[in-house]
Amino acid sequence: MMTVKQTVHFGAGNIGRGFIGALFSQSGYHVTFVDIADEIIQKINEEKSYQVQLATEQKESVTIEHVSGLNNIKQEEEVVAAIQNATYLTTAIGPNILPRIAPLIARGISERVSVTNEKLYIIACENQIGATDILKKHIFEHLDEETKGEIEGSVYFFNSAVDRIVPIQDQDSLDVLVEPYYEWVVETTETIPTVEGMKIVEDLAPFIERKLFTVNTGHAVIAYLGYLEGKETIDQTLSDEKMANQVRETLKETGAYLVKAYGLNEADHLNYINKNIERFKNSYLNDGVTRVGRAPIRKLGPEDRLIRPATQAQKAGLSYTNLAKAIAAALLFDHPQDEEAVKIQEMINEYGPAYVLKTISKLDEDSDLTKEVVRQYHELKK
Ligand SMILES: NC(=O)C1=CN([C@@H]2O[C@H](COP(=O)(O)OP(=O)(O)OC[C@H]3O[C@@H](n4cnc5c(N)ncnc54)[C@H](O)[C@@H]3O)[C@@H](O)[C@H]2O)C=CC1
Ligand SMILES: O=P(O)(O)OC[C@H]1O[C@](O)(CO)[C@@H](O)[C@@H]1O
Repeated sequence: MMTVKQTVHFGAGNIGRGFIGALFSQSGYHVTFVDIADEIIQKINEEKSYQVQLATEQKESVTIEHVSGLNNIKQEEEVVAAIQNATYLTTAIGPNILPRIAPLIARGISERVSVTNEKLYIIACENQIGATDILKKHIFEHLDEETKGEIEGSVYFFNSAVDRIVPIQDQDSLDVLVEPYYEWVVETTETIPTVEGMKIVEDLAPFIERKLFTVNTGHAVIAYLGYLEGKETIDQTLSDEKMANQVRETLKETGAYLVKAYGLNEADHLNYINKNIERFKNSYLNDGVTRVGRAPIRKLGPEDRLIRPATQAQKAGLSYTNLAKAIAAALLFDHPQDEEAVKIQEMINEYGPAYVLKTISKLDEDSDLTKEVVRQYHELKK
C-alpha cells in the first residue's frame, strides 16, 4: 500500500484552511490541522473536507480533502505522533502564539529524531520577518543539547512570506472565502519535496520586505484611516479617491526605500503598488477594517509594516510624512474589542503618544519621526 505523504499544520484558521493547508492537500498530502479551537477540530474530523471559495463574481470553489484535526491542549500525544510521520510542519497561528506552541513541537522533534532521521521541514507562515527563525529559537529553548546535535541534517527551518487576503469567515462552516491571488515564498537552498504553489528562493529578504511594506503597509493605512472615518470595510474605504491616493503616496515612500535597498526597477515597483491597490478593492471579500488593523501593538513594532519602512526612510534621507500619518492613525485605533488597541489607548491616556512610540516602536522621544507622528496624531484627533 502506498503511504500518503503527511504534513502537520498549526492553526486551522483562515490562512491554515484557506491557503497553506489547501495547497498541501492539493499536492497529495494528508493534512493534520492542530488548533486549540475544539469546534473547528471536531468539524474537520466529522466533515473530512471543506470548500475553498474564490472571492469573484463566479465564486469558483475547490474541495479540500484528506484533512483531519487534533487539539494541541487535549491531544498532545497524538500531535507528537503526527510530527513523527510528517514531511512538513507549518504554522499560521499569529506571530505572538509561536512561543506557546514551541514546547509541543520540541517534544515532537525530540521523539521523532530518536526513531528516524527522515527529513522534516518546518516553515512558519506568518506576517513577520524571520518568523521561522523566531519559532526555531523558541523550540531550541525546549531541546536538550544532544537533540540539538541530532537534528542537524534532519530537521530544517525555512523562513517564508505568505500573501493571500483571507477575511474573517462565517464561524459555523469550515468553508473559506479567499481572494484568487496568492504567493507563498520559501527561503532555502535545499532540494525539498514539491508543494504546488510554493515558490523557492535563495534570499527571502527582498520578497518579504516588498510584500510586508507594500501589501501589509498599504492595507494598514486603509484600515487605520478607514476606521477613523467610521468605515466598515477595506473596499468601502478605498472607494474614496482621496484614500486611494493617500495609500499610493504612502506606498511610494516604502517603495523609495525598497527600490534603493534592493535595486528594484522603479516602474515595475509602481506597477506592483497599483496591482495591490486593485487587490484591496475586491468587494467580494467584505474585509473589515478592524480585522486588517487587528493587534496594533504588533503592527507598531520596530520591525513591522509601519515603523521599519519609516525608520529606514528616515535613515536613507527619504520622505516618511505619509508613513507618519499612518502611524498616527494606528495610535488612534481605539477598537474596544481589540485587546492591543485598548492597551495602547490606556498608555496614551496615561503617558501620551510619544511614550507609546518609545516603548512599543522603540523610537527615541526626540527623533524627527516621533515628532512628526505626534504632530499628525494631534491633527487627526481634531
Ligand atoms: N488572513 C490573512 O489574510 C493573512 C494572514 N496571515 C498571517 O497568518 C497567520 C494566521 O492568520 P489567520 O489565519 O488570519 O488567523 P486566524 O485567527 O484565522 O487563525 C489562527 C488560528 O490559530 C489558532 N490558535 C490560536 N492560538 C492557538 C494556540 N495556542 N494553539 C493552537 N492554535 C491556536 C486559532 O484558534 C485560529 O484557528 C497570522 O500570522 C497572519 O498575520 C498572512 C497572510 C494573510
Ligand atoms: O494578518 P495581520 O498581520 O494581522 O495583518 C493583516 C494583514 O495580513 C493580511 O491578512 C494578508 O497579508 C492582510 O489582509 C493584512 O494586510
